[in-house]
Amino acid sequence: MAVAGKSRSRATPARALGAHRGLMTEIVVRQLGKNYGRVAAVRDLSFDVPSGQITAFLGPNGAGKTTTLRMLLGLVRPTTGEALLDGQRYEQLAAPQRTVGAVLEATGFHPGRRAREHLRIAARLAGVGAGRIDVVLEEVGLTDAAGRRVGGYSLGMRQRLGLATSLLGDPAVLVLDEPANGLDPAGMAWLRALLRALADDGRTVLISSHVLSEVAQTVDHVVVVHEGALRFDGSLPELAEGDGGLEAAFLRLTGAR
Ligand SMILES: Nc1ncnc2c1ncn2[C@@H]1O[C@H](COP(=O)(O)OP(=O)(O)OP(=O)(O)O)[C@@H](O)[C@H]1O
Repeated sequence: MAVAGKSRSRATPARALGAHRGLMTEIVVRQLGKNYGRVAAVRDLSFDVPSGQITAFLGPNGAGKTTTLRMLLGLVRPTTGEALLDGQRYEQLAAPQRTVGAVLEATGFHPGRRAREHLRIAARLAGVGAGRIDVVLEEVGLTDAAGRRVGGYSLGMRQRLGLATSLLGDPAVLVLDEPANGLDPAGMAWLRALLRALADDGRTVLISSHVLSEVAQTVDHVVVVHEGALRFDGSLPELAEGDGGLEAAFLRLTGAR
């Protein structure tokens, strides 16, 4: 698989998260399919997500992205095929929290709970030491807001708290559904630097989006789906080849004019 040249922004190093443990945990999706009644949400989907890179999982609304991520995380049973982490299905993993951290939606927080309290509960449930809480708060820039109730958080702050929660187990794989949602330009730049540092540490980073321009500056590898099926799997420069550049290519692949 071709790999795009990386723009290495190291403004926000992930060193505080601890060096990766030398794991080369990749995501492998093979002939994955999911039917909801007559709706084929995902159809015969196969692709790999390599470690040490940031991969964008792109497609318009309803393309099947969330369904695919939910199958990868053991939340939905595939109709056909499989999605593997480190060669195993999610439910087979011996230490799921240390293997994969995920943010599927940043809205599920108890509004009356303070961020630190939320992380304390999440750490206990995940079997992670409380020492990680300050590390991840620092990493996502929420240290000063950790004592505030989450109900008063902006969407961008909730995204950061979701990310902090996903990092508690210092996972080798990160799966983020629309992580740029709610972030202002400074927040986007911060997220880009954080994801780059995590990938440079050898982690596997998969982010979904329905807006190519949101992730074009961030990613190395691109997987495009439309109507549940694979439309492109390659590097960002490969996607940009042809008339009109990136945005035109994305629109062509996803059936828009
Ligand atoms: N639980 C469900 N029951 C029935 N249909 C579903 C269910 N979940 C998803 N679908 C359908 O499957 C298709 C794919 O949905 P999915 O949420 O995976 O798309 P998506 O690419 O994540 O979209 P978005 O960008 O809008 O989040 C859609 O047609 C959706 O209506």
